[in-house]
Amino acid sequence: MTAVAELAGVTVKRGDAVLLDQVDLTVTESDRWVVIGPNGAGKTTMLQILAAQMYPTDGVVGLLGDVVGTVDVFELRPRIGLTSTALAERLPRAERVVDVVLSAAYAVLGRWNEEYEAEDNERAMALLEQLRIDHLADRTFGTLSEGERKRTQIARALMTDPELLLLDEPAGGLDLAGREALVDTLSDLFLDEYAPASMLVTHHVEEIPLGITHCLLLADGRVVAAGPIEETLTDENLSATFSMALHVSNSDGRWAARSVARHG
Ligand SMILES: Nc1ncnc2c1ncn2[C@@H]1O[C@H](COP(=O)(O)OP(=O)(O)OP(=O)(O)O)[C@@H](O)[C@H]1O
Repeated sequence: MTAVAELAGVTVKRGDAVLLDQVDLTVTESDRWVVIGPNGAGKTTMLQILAAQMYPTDGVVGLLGDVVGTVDVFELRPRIGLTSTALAERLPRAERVVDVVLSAAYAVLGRWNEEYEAEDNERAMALLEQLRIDHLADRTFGTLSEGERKRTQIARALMTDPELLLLDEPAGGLDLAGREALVDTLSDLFLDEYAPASMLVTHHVEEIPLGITHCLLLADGRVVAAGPIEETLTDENLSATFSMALHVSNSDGRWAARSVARHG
């Protein structure tokens, strides 16, 4: 198995704050990771490192066969798909949905103001269909619901055919039906053997799609546990991560968690 990403002793400090503390991690081609941890645990920081958007204070970051710091990050970044609320806020609200997806290819190829290739258009439309929003192709991004925006962003992240897909809280802010619909779509993606190596960040085990193979639990910038999800997502590990006695369960591949204090 080829390592798509490798972190060794990765530490990120800002002033006195330690955002990530000696994180070790190997992501291989067929892995689909979920990263779970409380607010401020360092999840977004870790994604920024894996997206080559941030450099570690200490440690080594290997991405797609290169060591970050020894290669041109502008060549590396287009090979990594990233979605986050911060990035969504930078997308032009007046742009058509299909163009939001298409412009990912633009940015990579530097074809500003040129005609889109027909095949790019076809790919963008196929991705909108895969994300089940092809009926919204001509709407402007600003008119979309939160769930539709999340789907547009994921289609955009997939547009460049990335080797690593990073999704920061893709179900954040969605209502129950919206969350379930997105988890369903992401399950299709993660169960597809041709999908890229992926990492999804969430606060909630209920948001873990089918097809996720590995779990990393993060608290205070440190890895509490990491490995195959069935072995890692346990009562003991989840309780240690959130500093609360929790019971975790799995039914038909979907996860749930609750406090044991009141319910035993
Ligand atoms: N420039 C900075 N200086 C000091 N502390 C910072 C800086 N940037 C981030 N932090 C802190 O680092 C910690 C980790 O932040 P990060 O956004 O990675 O956490 P997170 O797990 O994604 O949190 P959330 O679930 O709330 O989104 C937080 O406590 C945050 O306040």
